[in-house]
Formats: sequence, C-alpha cells, structure tokens
Amino acid sequence: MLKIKQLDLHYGSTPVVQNFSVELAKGQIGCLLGPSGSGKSSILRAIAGFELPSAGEIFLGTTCVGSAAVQLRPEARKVGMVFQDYALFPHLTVAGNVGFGLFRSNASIRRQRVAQMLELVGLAELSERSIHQLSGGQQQRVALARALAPAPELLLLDEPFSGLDADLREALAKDIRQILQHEGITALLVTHDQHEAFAMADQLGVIQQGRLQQWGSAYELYHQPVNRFVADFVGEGHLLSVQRSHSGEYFTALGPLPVTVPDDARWLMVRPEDIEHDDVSPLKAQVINTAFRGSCYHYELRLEHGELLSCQLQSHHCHAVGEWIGIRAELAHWVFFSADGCRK
Ligand SMILES: Nc1ncnc2c1ncn2[C@@H]1O[C@H](COP(=O)(O)OP(=O)(O)OP(=O)(O)O)[C@@H](O)[C@H]1O
Repeated sequence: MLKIKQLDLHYGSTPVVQNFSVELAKGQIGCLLGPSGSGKSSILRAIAGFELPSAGEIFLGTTCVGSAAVQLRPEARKVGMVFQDYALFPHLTVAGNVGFGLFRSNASIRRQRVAQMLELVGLAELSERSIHQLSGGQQQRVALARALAPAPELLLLDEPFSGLDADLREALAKDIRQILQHEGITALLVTHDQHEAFAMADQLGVIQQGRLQQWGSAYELYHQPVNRFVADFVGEGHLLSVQRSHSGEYFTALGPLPVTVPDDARWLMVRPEDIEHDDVSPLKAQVINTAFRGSCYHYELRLEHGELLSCQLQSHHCHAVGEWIGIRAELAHWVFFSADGCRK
C-alpha cells in the first residue's frame, strides 16, 4: 500500500533524510521512532505532498505520488493527517470539525458520514459541543474522526498524543489502533514515545540523523537490535565490556559467558529483566538509585568495579540506596556488539 524507495530529502543544500526505504501492506500500522530532529516529520510531510523528494520514490498502491520528477498535489493523494496540536477549528462544533473535509458531498451524506465517524470514535453524544468544551483526549478523537471522514487510503499521525498525559496516551493509542484495524486503514505514526509505538504499531523504524537504522517488529527492535543506537533508543539496558582470559575464556563483570561468543564481540547488552535478585549469589551489586513503579521497584546498580546495571524487582522487596544485594544474570537473549557498535 505504501512503498518508499530510497528517499532523499534536503532543505536547501542540507540533507535531512537519506536513502530511506520502507513498505507497509494495506491495513498495517507503521511507526517512526527517533530523537528530535532526526527527520521523522519531514518524511511524513513528503508522503503527504508538502516536501519534494530530491531522490527516490513514494508509491501509494501502484501510483508514484512523489519523486524528484513527480509531485502529485496533497489533496489528490487520499492521505489524511493528524497533527500534534490537533489543529481543530475552534469556531466549529465537533460535528462541524468532522464534516469539514466533506465539502464535496451533499448535506445528507455529510451528516450520515459525520454521525458514523463520531460513533466510531465514541463521541456520538458530543456532536454539538464546541471544541473548548472537550478534554484533550476527546479533542484528539475529533481530530482522528475528521481525518478519517474523507476515507483516506493512508493516515499519517505526527506525535498525535504528545499533549496528553502518559496513561491517556497509551489507552488512546490502543483505541486508535482498534479503530484503524476495524476500518482497514494503513497508517504511519511518528512519535518519541516507545510505549505508544509498541501499543500501536505492527512495524517500527528507528531513525538516526535521517537514516533508517532498523525496520521491524517491536520484538525485533527490543531483542535483536542491529546496533548500539537501536539498543539504547528502544528499551532500557546497559552494555558490559566483553573480555577474554589467557585461557581463551570469555567473560564480563557478571562472570564467565556460558554461550559461544562471536570473535570480535566487544559489548554484551543486559536488559533490566536479565538480572534477578538472589541473596545467596556471590555476585554483589550496590543499589545506587531506586524508583517505585507500582508493581515493581526499578533499581540502578553498580558492580564492584563500577559497571552499571539496572533491574526490576517485585515491589515488596525494598532495598535502600547504598545497600549491597546479591544478583544473578538470567539472560534469555545474548546480544553482542562489536567495537564499531554493530550487532554480532
Ligand atoms: N522547513 C524547514 N527548513 C529547514 N530545515 C528544516 C525545516 N523543517 C525541518 N528542518 C530541519 O530538518 C531536520 C529534521 O526535522 P524534522 O522536523 O523532520 O525532525 P523530527 O525527527 O520530526 O523532529 P521532532 O521529533 O523534533 O519533531 C531538523 O534538523 C530540522 O531543524
């Protein structure tokens, strides 16, 4: 449904996106994750038709809608957009906002479609309210209903939840996923927030300085990151230095490695769930920070020679900062990186 092939974007002579390729099948939800300024919004704007590619091609279905030579007008692309600030019209009611893009339809079809969209996003009761009488989450639903009303083939969502608090963001992300799946709409979301990305997307891409580092499922990004940047950006974790003894045995600060270690492995990735508390373990770590997270405590730990780790323990365990506790490594995934940061 959406195919982007080797896209390059420049602002003036400055390259902002380079050799970017991804594909989404019909009905799939994709997500672009990356630090501020990495080029995520520029990619959405190019898909919507607001930026001209300097190289590469953007296909919607079998039609090339954007390349250095082809630039289909934004309104001819059947692409809907939902922005960070909702961009709702304050002088129109909820229904007026949702029906805004349906100016080509006659009044009765427009009324019907607006009612259907408001039903879909769970706001049927509020159709005559003005925008300022809605909560942030309700406004976001109106923005979604407005973007869906003209039946776009592709929906682009640029940081759609960033004005909302964390709990609402995740709940809304799941609701919107259900609505999009129900309607069979292909969507591409941009966010900084990986919880939101995991709640919503089938396929995720991590971008660094305009270059796609990895495109895959949340599981692949978390457990099989292609490089240190993706490992750092997705989820939490630490890297322990891999050493080789005179006898040829590989080890880290956690002890000998019980698996085959690739020759030039330099770092081992350790996620918080890889570390368990074990009072009788000879391996000790000092608690340097704690954070209560309801179902668990999150601990930052320091090993004897200064290496850092983190772990999550059930919240009835309560260890004070400064305390030494016994720990044990229980790694289910062995992810090694070479000195240049690539996964081995
Ligand atoms: N219209 C523009 N003219 C010139 N430079 C721009 C323009 N828009 C964005 N940029 C620059 O292009 C780079 C990518 O910006 P973009 O908005 O695509 O990043 P982003 O990953 O979406 O960032 P954020 O997460 O902060 O929204 C940044 O360095 C930005 O300053």
